[in-house]
Amino acid sequence: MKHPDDSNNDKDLFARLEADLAADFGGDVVDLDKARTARTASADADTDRPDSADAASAGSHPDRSADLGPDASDDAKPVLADSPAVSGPGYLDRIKGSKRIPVVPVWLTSRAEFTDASKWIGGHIWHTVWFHAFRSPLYVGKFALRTPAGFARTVARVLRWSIDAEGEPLRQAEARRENSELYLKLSRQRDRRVRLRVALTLISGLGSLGVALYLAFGASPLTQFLAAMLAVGTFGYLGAPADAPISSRAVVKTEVQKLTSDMVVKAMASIGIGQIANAVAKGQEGIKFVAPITREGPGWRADIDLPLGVTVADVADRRARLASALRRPLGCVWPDPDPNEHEGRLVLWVGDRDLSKTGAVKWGLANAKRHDIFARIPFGIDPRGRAQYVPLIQHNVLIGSLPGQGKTSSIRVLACGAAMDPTVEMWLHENKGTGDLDALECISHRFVSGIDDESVKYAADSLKLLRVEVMRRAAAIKALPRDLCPDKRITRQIADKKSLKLRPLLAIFDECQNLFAHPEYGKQAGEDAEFIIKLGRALGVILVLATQRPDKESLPTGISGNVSIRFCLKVAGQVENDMILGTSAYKNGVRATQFRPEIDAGNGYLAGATALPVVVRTAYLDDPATDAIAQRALALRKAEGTLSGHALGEDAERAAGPSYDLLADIAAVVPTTEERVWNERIAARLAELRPEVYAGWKGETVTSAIKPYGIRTRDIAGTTDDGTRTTRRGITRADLTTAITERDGKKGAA
Ligand SMILES: Nc1ncnc2c1ncn2[C@@H]1O[C@H](COP(=O)(O)OP(=O)(O)OP(=O)(O)O)[C@@H](O)[C@H]1O
Repeated sequence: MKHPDDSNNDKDLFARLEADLAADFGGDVVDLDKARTARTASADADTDRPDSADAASAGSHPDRSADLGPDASDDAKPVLADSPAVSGPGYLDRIKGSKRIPVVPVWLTSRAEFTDASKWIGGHIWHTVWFHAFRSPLYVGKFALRTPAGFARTVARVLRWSIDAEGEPLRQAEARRENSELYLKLSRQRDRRVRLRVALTLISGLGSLGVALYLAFGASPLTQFLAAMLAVGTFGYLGAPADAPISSRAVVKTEVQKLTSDMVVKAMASIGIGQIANAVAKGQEGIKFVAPITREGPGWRADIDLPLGVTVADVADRRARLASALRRPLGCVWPDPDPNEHEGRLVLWVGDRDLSKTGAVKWGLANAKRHDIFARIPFGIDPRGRAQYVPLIQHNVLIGSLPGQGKTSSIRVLACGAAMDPTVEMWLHENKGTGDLDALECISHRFVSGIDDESVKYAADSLKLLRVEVMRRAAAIKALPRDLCPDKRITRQIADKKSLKLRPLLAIFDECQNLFAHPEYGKQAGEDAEFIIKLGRALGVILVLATQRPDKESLPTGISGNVSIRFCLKVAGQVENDMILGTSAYKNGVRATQFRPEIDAGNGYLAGATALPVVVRTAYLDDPATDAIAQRALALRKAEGTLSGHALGEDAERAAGPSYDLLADIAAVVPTTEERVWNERIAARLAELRPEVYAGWKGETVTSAIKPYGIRTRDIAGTTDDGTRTTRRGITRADLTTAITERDGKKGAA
């Protein structure tokens, strides 16, 4: 049966077909009337068939049109995808989706890689020269000791040559064979040679003796010295035993075998993936190399298509077996996904050296005089030795791992990077109590180190203050003229205007599990942190959180779900992995569980800073290095007059927060007689009271600002300025009074 709308659908369909046919046949004119007649006839005929209705509707449904072949006008049945009539994406679509290989090799275009390689070569040459120069007295001694032997060998060789000793075995052989003719020929040749050679030897011997006597008794001391050196050098060299060269090796090269496709196929077949093993057993390859194995950085790169149904995660799961099969240390073997391709595309990178054996990575800013936080902070290197960076502006960072795997070290790197920009306000909280960030206390606006309740409360208070600060900034940014702040976010230009008080603010909470899991302050701290993470990014407030217990209690999901940059060092399992790196990270093969305890301290997956999650070995700053950087940062801040708060020894509570008391200000604008008041009215009155602080506040701003103090916002009936009765969000004066009393009581108790 035909649907009433079918006539319209038919028109659409024919319009589409008209376009398709025109495209397919180079714009040849088709008689549409004939086509319509044909289709009507066929549709009528189809009514007898049980599936005709479905077929017709499929043909008329706009979404199905893609399944129709060019001749679908005759019969609107779905066409199978493998029908020759369905050709798939056209040439243009395919080349649009293809990846272009860079014309100039990456190492030539990457200044960093080129500089790095040049540094290595320069360092290698310098080391070799210095190594041998240092040992030169030893080499002279060895030469001198070997000189007599060298002299004796030389004399023996000359004597053997002059008596034609090398022809003796041949003459003997001919004598034994009694070949007298040839023997006589050889003997005559020997006599001629010996006569000439003995004469030459005598002449040159006498000459040499004369030269030696002259050098010994007639030459200047310099000539004697040079001649002696030449003689010692030559005879010492000739006197060296074959197995004991004069010099030792300045560098021991780690010869690593070239990675061949054969090795990769064999290795992949032995890691317990059935499809590959079976294919290889049948003499096939099992995997497909989509590009030749190439040298990339200090290692080899193989781009591989895994068998159907096998994912990169399956290989990542078996990384240790793969390393064993390739006969390489675990830290050399890195199976990674290629997110620009399908789930079965594996990028296998096999390094020449184990990442954990790289030693302490030197920090890119170790000798810098200053840094701009709007540029990325050097963070470490990837297994291929390329520098990796973390952008802080517009971001928040979450770091997690088991204890002792390098969280604090990575935090130090970020803190020091930010410290090198004197405009950054540093709020540092280290709730482990080991003083890992103490070196930076001298430049901090707020600072705490401790695991006791008071220290945790200090950190919780910081989050409360930050929440208010975020709201202040939001209003301040909103009020800025559009030409100064077109994107409604902080820029270098805005941050540099001291009067705006919008400089970048870095707040670090190390061991934040002790804060978020705290029975008294944890819940509110979690809510505040979530609020800051969601809103603070564009406003120059950067939150960096590190935890050794990534679970729901210690790390609210609102936080883990909203951070933009994640760094995960060794963790125990999938749950912790995904808490830090984001949902499905483990499933996608991004697994920080693969790192080894202690050995891989400092190695982790960095996600969000680059298009793909990447393994990074962080730079390492020990205490003296951190101290030196902190002192440089202090000098910069002193010079620019940007030290504030704790660093100036100001009262922490006052220094930390805004210089106004929000609750007192609300109490001032809401008279005691006014039992209920709308938040929008409070906002307007606050703006009048202190325009420099509250300008731009709205009812919602007030709602968020009072929430940390436990004041409930409720629906309140009232009358608008134009006399209309309505209900809006507001508070009661009683709630305000209670909040003030509670707060002041706590302050008194402390
Ligand atoms: N990037 C690195 N390079 C080399 N070694 C490192 C690196 N990072 C950490 N380590 C080593 O790991 C040790 C522990 O590091 P760190 O104190 O940062 O770990 P943590 O995860 O903060 O520990 P905890 O959870 O106990 O606070 C360091 O003392 C150092 O020896």
